Amino acid sequence: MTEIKIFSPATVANVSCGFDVLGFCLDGIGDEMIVRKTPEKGIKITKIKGYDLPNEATKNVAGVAALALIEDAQPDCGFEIEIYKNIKPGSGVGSSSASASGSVFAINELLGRPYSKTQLTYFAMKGEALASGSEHADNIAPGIFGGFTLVKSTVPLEVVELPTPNDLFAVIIHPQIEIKTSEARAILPKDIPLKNAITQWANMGSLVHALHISDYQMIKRSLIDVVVEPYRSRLIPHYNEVKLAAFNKGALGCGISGSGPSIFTLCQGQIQAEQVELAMREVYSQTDIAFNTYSCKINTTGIKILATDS
Ligand SMILES: Nc1ncnc2c1ncn2[C@@H]1O[C@H](COP(=O)(O)OP(=O)(O)OP(=O)(O)O)[C@@H](O)[C@H]1O
Ligand SMILES: N[C@@H](CCO)C(=O)O
Repeated sequence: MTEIKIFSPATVANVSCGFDVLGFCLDGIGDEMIVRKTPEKGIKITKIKGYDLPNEATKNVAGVAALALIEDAQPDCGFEIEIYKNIKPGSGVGSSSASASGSVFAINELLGRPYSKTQLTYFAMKGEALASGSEHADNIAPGIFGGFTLVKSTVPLEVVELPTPNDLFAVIIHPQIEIKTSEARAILPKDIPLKNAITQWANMGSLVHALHISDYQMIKRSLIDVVVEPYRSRLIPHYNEVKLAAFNKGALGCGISGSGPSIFTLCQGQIQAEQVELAMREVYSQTDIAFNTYSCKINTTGIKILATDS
């Protein structure tokens, strides 16, 4: 195989109580990438469609992740990458991590799959660090593994795959303002009160348990963030109104997707998701802020191969 086309999905990081460690994968929204082997060694980004992003390999997260992989693999060829972006950079649904994960996933396939999903997560993390200024894998792991993932540690890297209850749907609303992850991280306090830490890790533990036993009401009681949301929600106009509207329609939870500005909700069933989506839309419809929404099932398979040349 010398060429591969893949779909790299959008993801939701943090999931309220799991800052920097929890994430899940969205269905139907993501970037496409074509990666092909070249006789010249190294990484070249030959095309970027959709958004204006650097095409120098060392300045694009897809290139940085790919360089980390080939530095380790030392293949006797190089790779060129085409990126067809659908996920707006800085939207909060893992735009940068979709590119970083997609490039290493595709190169791994072209090399005959020498690396595990955890090793791919490690290389992709190097790319993500370029975008956000920190090596975290909570967007990358769900893109590569699919479903819900827990990054137990980054050094050494350990990813835990969590189960996805069947009837779980996500709704995303994206107000069209840009929040850079690096800036949204800079406003967070370095230390947190012990009582908040206790609340947060209790919710995190019960959310993980609830996912295992498909207990939707326990999911609802666990999707609470007392650590990050109080600071970041101020960056998102009408955040509290959107949240109230979602809860009024029965949403299981509503929080900031990654570092924002997108807001996610988790719902039980498609009908509830549709009602929640309408209610969230209603809030921004009454403002002059442009927005878009979508709802989907949780994607349990992650990055998908769309085509290969053999
Ligand atoms: N291939 C790429 N795709 C997206 N962003 C990229 C890429 N290469 C470099 N970047 C840079 O990364 C930054 C966007 O990353 P950022 O982490 O802020 O957004 P995000 O990935 O959408 O957010 P989040 O991680 O919260 O979901 C922008 O400055 C952008 O120029
Ligand atoms: N956990 C990260 C996700 C965005 O990259 C954050 O919230 O800053």
